[in-house]
Amino acid sequence: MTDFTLEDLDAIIAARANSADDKSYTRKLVNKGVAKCAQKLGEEAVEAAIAAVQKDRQELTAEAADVLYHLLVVLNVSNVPLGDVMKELASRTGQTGLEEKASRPQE
Ligand SMILES: N=c1c2ncn([C@@H]3O[C@H](COP(=O)(O)OP(=O)(O)OP(=O)(O)O)[C@@H](O)[C@H]3O)c2ncn1[C@@H]1O[C@H](COP(=O)(O)O)[C@@H](O)[C@H]1O
Repeated sequence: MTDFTLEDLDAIIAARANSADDKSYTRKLVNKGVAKCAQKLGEEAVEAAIAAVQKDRQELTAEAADVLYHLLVVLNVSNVPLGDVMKELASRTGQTGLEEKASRPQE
C-alpha cells in the first residue's frame, strides 16, 4: 500500500492545469478543452476494460491508473470537485459502509 491518495493526485493536476509549464502533459491536455480530455478518458476506460477481460492484471493496473488520472483531469476542467464525487459515493454507502470502514484493520 502507499500513502499517495486521489486527493494528492487531484492537487497535482490542479496545480499543473493552472501552471504555464509547457512540459506539463496535464497543462497541454487541459488547453485542448473538455472534449479532448473526455475522449482520452473514454479511450483509457476501454483499454482498462479490455485488460480486465483478457485477465491481464499488470496491464489492468496500469490502465486503471490512466483512467483515474484522466477522470480527475475531466473533473478539473468541468469544475466538479473530487470532494463532491466522494460525497456522492458516501451518500450511497449508508450506515453499512461506515461500519465496514470502522471495522477495517488499520494499515
Ligand atoms: N498520472 C499521470 C498520468 N497518467 C497518464 N498520463 C499521461 O497520459 C498520456 C496518455 O498516453 P497516450 O499515449 O494515450 O497519450 P499521447 O498519445 O501522448 O497524447 P494524445 O495526443 O493522445 O493526447 C501519456 O502521455 C502519459 O504521460 C499522465 N500524466 C501525468 N500524470 C500525473 O500528473 C502529474 C503531472 O504531470 P505533468 O502534467 O506532465 O507535469 C504527474 O506527476 C503524474 O503524477
